[in-house]
Amino acid sequence: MQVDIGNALAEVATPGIPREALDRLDDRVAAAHERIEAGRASDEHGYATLNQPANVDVDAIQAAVEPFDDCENLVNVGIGGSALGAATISAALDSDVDAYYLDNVDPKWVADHLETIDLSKTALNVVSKSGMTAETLSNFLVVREAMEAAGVDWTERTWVTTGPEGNLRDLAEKHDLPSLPVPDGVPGRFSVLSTVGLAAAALQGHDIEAILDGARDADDALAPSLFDSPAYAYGAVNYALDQRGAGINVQLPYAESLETYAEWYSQLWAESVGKDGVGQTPVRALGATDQHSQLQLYRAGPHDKMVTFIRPQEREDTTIPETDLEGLSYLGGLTLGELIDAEFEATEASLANAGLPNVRIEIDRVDERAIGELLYSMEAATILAGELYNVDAFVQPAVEWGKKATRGLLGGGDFEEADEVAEKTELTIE
Ligand SMILES: O=P(O)(O)OC[C@H]1O[C@H](O)[C@H](O)[C@@H](O)[C@@H]1O
Repeated sequence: MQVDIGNALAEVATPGIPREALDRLDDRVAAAHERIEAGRASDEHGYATLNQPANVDVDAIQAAVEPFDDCENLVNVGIGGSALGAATISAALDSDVDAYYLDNVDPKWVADHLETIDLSKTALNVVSKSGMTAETLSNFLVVREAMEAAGVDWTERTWVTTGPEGNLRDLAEKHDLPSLPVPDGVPGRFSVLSTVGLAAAALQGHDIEAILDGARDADDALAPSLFDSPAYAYGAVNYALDQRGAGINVQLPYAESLETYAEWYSQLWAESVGKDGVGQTPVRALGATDQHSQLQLYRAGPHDKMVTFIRPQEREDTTIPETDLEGLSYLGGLTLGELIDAEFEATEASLANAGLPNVRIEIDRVDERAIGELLYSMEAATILAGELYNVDAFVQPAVEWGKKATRGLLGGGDFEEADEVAEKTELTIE
């Protein structure tokens, strides 16, 4: 993986980072790296994430999914960190097993899925680190009922991935379901390279050793200087640009198969560094589609953004047929890959020309190894950024208010601020 930060420098961009500022920041990167390595050495909460590629029990994962090797579909019931990492891998890599990620509790959407999926040929993975998340447990109960209604023995088609305690663990024990543990010290949004993200990948027939090899390559590339480490360069540049006014970071992958990656990154970054009044806002976009939608704002709107371009260097390609239509002859004989690459480079140049900072991330191709490398690198970038922002990257206390409010509204627990929720609903315009 390569990270090119040239277009984020002050000579090109406004806001941009002066070269001397980058040099000064590098001292902080070195100190942060030392702190991260110390955390890793003692498997400290959060820092243990970066030890996952060395610690994953691949045999246990393979054994857990082996009973489902006849399945045609995977239904993953989980939300946030218990969905987005696995969904990113599923979206990136082709498989004969179709994967469905039931994270949301939109009733029509869930019902539509259950109508179309053949539940008798489905493996159901129920994933929750806490084992307590309302959306996940509710969706599980709905899927279970649908399986029963279809005459499917759900206990034969289900495994759970969860922590040592909680409703889901109790359920697994009560019904003697196969289960995988969520590793200690790894927050949900950092858990893609563990049982949480890799079991789904194994079920879909992906080479999880290759994913971990890519992650190990990224681990080997961590170094005490941002100039020697692509992952740290990315985390440090995001932080430095945010400090200079680029409070928004647009993720712009030029590959449909990486669209879900932008969702995964957004949770990873937002929940990790968004606290104590700081944090850069991730925005999800897609190239080339959003060139015809949001690009106007990026180029000509307020200079409060940076753009992260992401692309594979190699991809399967399709030739654009020749045509005798005048005006279209320049396309004939080209490939769609050449076209999207030209769009990528033109858009990158267009933003740089307008003084907007942008960073280019290139992976070799969308395969297991490159995905492992990318995901691990972004975890390391985020952990580094947490150090630079001086926040605890491994907690998400702000999420709790809404969770408690939901439970309070449903009568599922005390919620002192209940009146505040009611007040907020009083202004209704019809
Ligand atoms: O895995 P679970 O415990 O079900 O949690 C799922 C998600 O719930 C919360 O909203 C947290 O903010 C997320 O970080 C987490 O990934």
